[in-house]
Amino acid sequence: MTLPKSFEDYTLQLMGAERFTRLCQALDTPSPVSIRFNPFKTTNEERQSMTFPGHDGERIKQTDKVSWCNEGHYLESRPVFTLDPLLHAGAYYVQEASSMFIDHVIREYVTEPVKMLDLCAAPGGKTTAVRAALPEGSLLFCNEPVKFRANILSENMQKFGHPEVIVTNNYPKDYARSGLRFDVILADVPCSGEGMFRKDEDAVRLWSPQNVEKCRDLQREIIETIWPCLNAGGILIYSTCTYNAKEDEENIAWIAANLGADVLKVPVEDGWNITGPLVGNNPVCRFLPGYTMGEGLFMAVLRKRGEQEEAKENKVREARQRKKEKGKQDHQQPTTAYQQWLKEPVNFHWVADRLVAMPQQWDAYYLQATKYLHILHAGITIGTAKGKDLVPDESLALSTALSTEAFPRWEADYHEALQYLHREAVALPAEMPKGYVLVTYQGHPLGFVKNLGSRANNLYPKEWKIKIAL
Ligand SMILES: C[S@@+](CC[C@H](N)C(=O)[O-])C[C@H]1O[C@@H](n2cnc3c(N)ncnc32)[C@H](O)[C@@H]1O
Repeated sequence: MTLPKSFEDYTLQLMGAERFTRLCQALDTPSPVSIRFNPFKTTNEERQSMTFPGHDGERIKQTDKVSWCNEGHYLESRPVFTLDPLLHAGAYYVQEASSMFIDHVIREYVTEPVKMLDLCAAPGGKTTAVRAALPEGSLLFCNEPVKFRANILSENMQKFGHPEVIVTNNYPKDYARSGLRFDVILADVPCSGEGMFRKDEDAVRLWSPQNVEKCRDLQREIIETIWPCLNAGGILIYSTCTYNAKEDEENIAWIAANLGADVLKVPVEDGWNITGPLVGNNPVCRFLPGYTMGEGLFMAVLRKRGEQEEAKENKVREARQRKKEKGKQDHQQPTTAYQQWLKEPVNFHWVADRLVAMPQQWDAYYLQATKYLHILHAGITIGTAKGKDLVPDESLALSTALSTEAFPRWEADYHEALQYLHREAVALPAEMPKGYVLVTYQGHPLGFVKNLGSRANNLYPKEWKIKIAL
């Protein structure tokens, strides 16, 4: 691979000849392909036996497990993922292996339920991994400021299906104004992308020393802006997919010194071949191709210093706010059968003509967020009002909170499932009851159709339609 000359000079100096040579050799080999199973939607047996559609009808098999993430697996080659209904059902997520390290970090440092923010979250690779690793009873906000990327994040989080998630389309300054406070913040900041050189030709083309400096400045601005949203004693997880120390070690040292934080060591196994700091002594983690099987990644964990009193005051303030919001809610409870569509008790809210269900314990946070943030998805979208009817939403079909008895089900075969995801008409058996029917593939919900008897209207979202011709 031809690399920019000034990148080579700087990186050789930073890493030393041995590491740099190994990195360059690895960049001339293909990227490993890996996926991470959704533990809320798959059983052990499914995970062990799952294969993936290849070209010409062959099936692609799993090879090794990703050492630092229980649900992560490498594949023998790249499948045609779009042609796998199980991907669209949220049974797994396609993610390069190094990024799955977030699973290990969360399990190591988050052992109690928390409120967490993933600030730079699209398309949702780390967010879905975080949601799988967080203790149950945690609430996860995930955010992306770029609109079209935020929509992809929202789609991926709905497919993942966990109800204790709020997806927003905001800048860090909007969060700073919101008064919302978090125990854990992940900042997977926009960066110069050197770690993606092998996967993304644009990353090489757009690279320049000036861009590295611009990224460094933006990263500091992002962290400084979001810092007040982190409780004292809370954890900031900082990551990039770049190698240079300006965006990595130097920024960690800057955050620790200027904002007041301690850098925490993440225990790792020797066999994982993770590289430590290349500058200074802070205990940071680097994934270098040639050493670890995946792309380039940098990750560090910091604990915010400061009086725990501040955290206590925040808790009291939040409890007060919750009480205030609760008083306002009672009139919003619906009286209808829609409640039976879900397994657990929730609070319902109309957002224009859409009915949103929020797990009860998070209702106050949701209401506070609605005042300051642009919410794209929260909890479970139950459906859209159409006259007296409520048309069930795709988010409900994909949610792990959906009650299994709520709708009649139609199990599609492989070809029918692809036709459904392509938004084509599907033919239901004559004995299928009229009304809304849940379409499943290998038992996994894909979405709804409305069965009119003579035909069935396909309710799969237009924007999510698979684009490959069948
Ligand atoms: C490295 S990517 C995130 C990848 C994601 N965490 C994942 O694992 O799938 C960084 C994201 O930050 C977003 N971003 C850009 N400017 C930002 C800003 N000022 N504040 C927060 N996020 C920003 C980018 O649009 C991009 O989606």
